[in-house]
Amino acid sequence: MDQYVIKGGNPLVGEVEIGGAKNAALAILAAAIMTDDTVLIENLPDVRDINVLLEAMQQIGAQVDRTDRHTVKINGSRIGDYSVDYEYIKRIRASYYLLGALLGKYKKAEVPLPGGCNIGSRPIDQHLKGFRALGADVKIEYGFIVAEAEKLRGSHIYLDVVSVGATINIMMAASMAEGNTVIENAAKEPHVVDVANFLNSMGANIKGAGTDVIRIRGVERLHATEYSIIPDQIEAGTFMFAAAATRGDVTVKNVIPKHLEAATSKLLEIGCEIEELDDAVRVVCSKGLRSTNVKTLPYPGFPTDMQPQITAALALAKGSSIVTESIFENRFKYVDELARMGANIKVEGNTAIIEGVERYTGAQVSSPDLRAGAALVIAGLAADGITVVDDIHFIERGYERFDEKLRSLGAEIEKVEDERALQKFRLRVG
Ligand SMILES: CC(=O)N[C@H]1[C@@H](OP(=O)(O)OP(=O)(O)OC[C@H]2O[C@@H](n3ccc(=O)[nH]c3=O)[C@H](O)[C@@H]2O)O[C@H](CO)[C@@H](O)[C@@H]1O
Ligand SMILES: C=C(OP(=O)(O)O)C(=O)O
Repeated sequence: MDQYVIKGGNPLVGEVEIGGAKNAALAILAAAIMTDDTVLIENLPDVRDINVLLEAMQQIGAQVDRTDRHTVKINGSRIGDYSVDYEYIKRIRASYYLLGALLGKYKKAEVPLPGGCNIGSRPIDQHLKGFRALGADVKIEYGFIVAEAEKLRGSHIYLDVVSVGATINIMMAASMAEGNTVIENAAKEPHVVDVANFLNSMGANIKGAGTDVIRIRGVERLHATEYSIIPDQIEAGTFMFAAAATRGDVTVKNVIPKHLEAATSKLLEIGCEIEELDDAVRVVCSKGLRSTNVKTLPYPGFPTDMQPQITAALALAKGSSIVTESIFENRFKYVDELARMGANIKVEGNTAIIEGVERYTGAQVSSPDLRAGAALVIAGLAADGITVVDDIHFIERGYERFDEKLRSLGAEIEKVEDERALQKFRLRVG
């Protein structure tokens, strides 16, 4: 099993290029099969979740032509199967987007209940409520969600919780329904806007994405497009909090600074300096960090997908910080691993109470999920001594060439495959 081995203590310094947003890309890839024309998608991140979704799309008959690591051409004209294999679905959450896409185009979809990170109970009742409101008959049978309709008809849908997945899924299906749909209490995340822009570039008629009311006028068909995915705000935030934890000076390039405001506000509060450029943000954290409080919320609030990474930095801040996780109930599993590195964090329900410590010390730790794994890497980069992070397949779900990008910022980190490689690293770094 691959591991990351890290010799901590080097401040991260330099520039790092941020890739396309995984969570936008997953939905956009699924939506690409909604036309029979060929769609070209650029700035695709080369990460495991994307590759699994592309395989699932090929399994149902989509033609996928990866022209390079970050560009793909998709043609959905030969899709002959509306039932997606459990083999793919259990490995990723976003497989549920194939439901909205297939239902919109073919009025029929069978997709197993999705997997993804084990960060809470993750119901999909709001997705199904939306599909039913559009006129689909939706059943759960033998572990599959089966959705069918003679016709989809526009409807007025109020989401009981702000859900990124439900907003996007309903938006996709409604794009090819008859008549008008209104989604109220919609999610406003940048990737919701990106998916709406993508669908509109294929001829959909979606207005209001980025606000909490989205209006969709259904169209009969969608057509070819060429589209470039927005930068990944979570990957960018991860490098920014890594800069803070290591007292570094990092410029994240190819970002949309507006999407990073929750992160930059917190970095300013804890004593870092921020310089915002047109498509880059520089984070300088030369002094000791100060404590602060954080509560995760839907966009524009602080993202739950950045909660573990800021916690890893706050564990090194002077004083007490409180981090409240209000989206997923099981997203503090990494705290025990941070404790093994010397962090002083107590979890009570959905709150982590952090007493800052002077330093982490290296240890062997295990990633419980994607962002938690990234947080453990951040702690390892800041720690005295050597840290070994196990179960990095979770990290590889969402970070492209993570070790390589960190090395370009001066980190001593390597991906190792076996005990021999680990020993070699230890001997080399001393
Ligand atoms: C592939 C992808 O894009 N994943 C992201 C997406 O997940 P995902 O789309 O699964 O998350 P949601 O925004 O749907 O979940 C938000 C909250 O709503 C609840 N809920 C959601 C749907 C539903 O039908 N019923 C319900 O109760 C969830 O349990 C959670 O408490 O948004 C999350 C919140 O920003 C991110 O952490 C994930 O990285
Ligand atoms: C939780 C995440 O992904 P998923 O919803 O696919 O599990 C994430 O991207 O942090």
